[in-house]
Order: sequence, then structure tokens, then C-alpha cells
Amino acid sequence: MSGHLIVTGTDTGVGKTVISAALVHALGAAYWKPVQAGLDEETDREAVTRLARLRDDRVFPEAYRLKTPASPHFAAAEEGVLIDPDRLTPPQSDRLLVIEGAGGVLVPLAEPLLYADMFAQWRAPVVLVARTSLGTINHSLLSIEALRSRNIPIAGIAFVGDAVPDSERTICAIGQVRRLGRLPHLSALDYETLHMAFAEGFDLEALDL
Ligand SMILES: Nc1ncnc2c1ncn2[C@@H]1O[C@H](COP(=O)(O)OP(=O)(O)OP(=O)(O)O)[C@@H](O)[C@H]1O
Ligand SMILES: C[C@H](N)[C@H](N)CCCCCC(=O)O
Ligand SMILES: [Mg+2]
Repeated sequence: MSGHLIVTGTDTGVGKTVISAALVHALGAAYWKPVQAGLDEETDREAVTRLARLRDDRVFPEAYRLKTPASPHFAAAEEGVLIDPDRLTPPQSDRLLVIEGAGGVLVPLAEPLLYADMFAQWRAPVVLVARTSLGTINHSLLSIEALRSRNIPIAGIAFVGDAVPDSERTICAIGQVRRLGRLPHLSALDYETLHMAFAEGFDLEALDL
């Protein structure tokens, strides 16, 4: 399978990298994080490489590596860099390429370039990663509305956290999105626990690529 699958989220820290690692493993895909903001901790590329046990040929280098752990537009400005959308063309891959955004759908890369503008340009389906905890209904529906208003196809929603059945159901019903599954909070998150929990909690048949 080739093509692109975008992983975005309702916010930063919701679990996009963890879900990306699970998807890359389950789909035999490759991974690309176009813009990494923050280099002092483990980067998203390093985390996916570790959690999915990827060889280098399945992980593409970032187009931009910024030191500042902040919104990409701010990190870039701080470092005297202007993010050029032409450099954000996805790399060639024989495999499905999972592309991870940063933060949420309307995070700026430059003024006035948003991640959503790149998603629309890439013309690829999006997996929206959302928390299950309180507040997620509003954040999820806002993200869905922002994607739909730009005609960006939504492949489905991936929940992360403890089960909150009513919130999950409400988001899928009002937002008219497919529920791909839920990854519970894992007290020890590693290759084994992640892929076992993902296999139990997700139905990739629902991912209509
Ligand atoms: N299911 C889970 N169980 C345990 N820890 C998790 C789980 N999902 C995410 N985490 C942890 O929560 C933190 C944030 O997750 P993650 O890095 O995937 O967020 P993100 O949405 O990719 O953030 P960013 O916007 O910075 O890319 C990480 O430390 C990650 O290991
Ligand atoms: C630095 C962080 N871990 C992410 N990579 C970037 C998150 C940007 C969020 C911007 C915002 O919505 O305020
Ligand atoms: Mg991430």
C-alpha cells in the first residue's frame, strides 16, 4: 500500500506520535514528521522509531528541525527560519507514508500558513487523535469542522485515554466520523504494550484508505 495518511490531533500532547507508531507498525508504513519543534527531548521521529522498531529506511528525516519547543511558526521565527511550503512536499515512499503534524489542525507553520493548508495540499486522508477526557467533545468537533470546511477527508478518529463511551459516541454522531478505536493509558508504554493494546482496541478495517 502506498499513498499518504496524515495524523493530526485536537491538541498537542494528545498521543499523535504514539498512534502514529501504532499505525506505522500495523500498516507496514513509513513515517515522516515534516516539522519538529523541540530537540532537547526525544523527537517524534526517534519515539516512533523506538516504539515501532523501525529501520532507517522507514523513517524520513524532518524537513525542518527547530530547537524551540513551541508552535512551529514561533520556533521558526525565533531561529530566523521561514518555513517554505515547497519544502514540505512528502518524500517518495514505496510504502504508505504516515505524516504527523504538530499540535492541532490550525497550528501555524508561518504567518499565514497553517497545517490545515498543507493537509489540503497533500490531498490525503486524516486520522484525528483525540483525548477521551472532559473537554474533548468541543475540541474534537471544532477540529472536525475545521477539516471539513477545507474539504480534507477524515479517515476516522482515534481516541486516547480511559473509556468515556458517551463522549466518544457523541463526537462520532455529531461529527459524522468513523471511530477507529481507543488506546487506553498504558502505565508502561513500550513496543509490546503499545501494539498489543492497539490490536485489541482498534479496527483498521474501519480505516477506509
Ligand atoms: N496511551 C498512552 N499511554 C501512556 N502514555 C501515553 C499514551 N499516549 C501518549 N502517551 C504519552 O503522552 C505524551 C504525549 O503523547 P504524544 O507525544 O504521542 O503526543 P503528540 O500529540 O504527538 O504531541 P506533539 O504535538 O508534541 O507532537 C508522551 O509522553 C507519550 O508517551
Ligand atoms: C512543541 C510541541 N511539543 C509541539 N510539537 C508543537 C505544539 C504547537 C501548539 C501551538 C498551539 O496550538 O498553541
Ligand atoms: Mg507528536
